[in-house]
Amino acid sequence: MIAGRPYRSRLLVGTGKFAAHEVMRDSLLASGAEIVTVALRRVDLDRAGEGDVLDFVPPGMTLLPNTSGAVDAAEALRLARLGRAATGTGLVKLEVTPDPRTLAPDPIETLRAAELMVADGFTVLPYCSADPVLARRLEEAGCATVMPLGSWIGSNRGLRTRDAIEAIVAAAGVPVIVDAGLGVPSDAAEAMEIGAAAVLVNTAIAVAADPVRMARAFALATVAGRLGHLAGQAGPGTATAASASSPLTGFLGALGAPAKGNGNGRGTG
Ligand SMILES: CC(=O)[C@@H](O)[C@H](O)COP(=O)(O)O
Repeated sequence: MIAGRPYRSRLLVGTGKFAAHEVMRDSLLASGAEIVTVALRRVDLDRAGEGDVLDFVPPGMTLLPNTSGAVDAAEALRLARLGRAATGTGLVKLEVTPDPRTLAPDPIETLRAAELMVADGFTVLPYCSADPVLARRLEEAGCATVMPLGSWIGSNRGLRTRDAIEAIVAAAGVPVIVDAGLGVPSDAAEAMEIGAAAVLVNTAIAVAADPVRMARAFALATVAGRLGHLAGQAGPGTATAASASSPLTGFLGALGAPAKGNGNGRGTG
């Protein structure tokens, strides 16, 4: 549920780095995603040319323009306004990433931009550091979600921020969407298992040898992780002892069959 609108899919996808627009379109379809993010810098805003990335976004998908490339709040707001004028959507994925090496979100400019955009009527989904205090401030500023990073954009390094994301999830009153760095489907499952409302994946799908199949894999992993979360996971046991999962196997020994295993008569696992 984002800004009062329900979605069935908990996987959001990006449109960068695909080898061809056709591969991107087929991958978006395979992902089952309903929300697709597009960098406003890549969009032909006056829609003059043919073969623009937007022409390959399947009909019916919700477009989430992003301010990728913005280095401060003013630039992000300018891009968002251009995007709204061109696409007609008030949704915006806010990204302010002044550091070209890490593409780390600037927390101060991100919060400033969020305040300006909310005041300007946007529905703001901010890409942000995995920082519980910042997440709270963004929520208080009126953002519709928070989107903490799993690891650096495009790094495929997985959920390096797991503990911080658990803290954000525990306190958040808006959906927490883990964005960036999820490299394999099990990363998406892990994010969902710890209570994320959704995940956003781009690079891992786009650069896979078979992007269409990878998109499907992420879709299934996202569902699996969500189900695991809802099912109520048992916590981990101790590192130094097993806990037999088939305690009745000792029963066979009592009937005369040779008892196998650890000799405690309570089964082998
Ligand atoms: C596409 C987008 O909005 C970015 O935040 C980012 O590209 C997503 O991260 P990955 O590319 O690492 O999946």
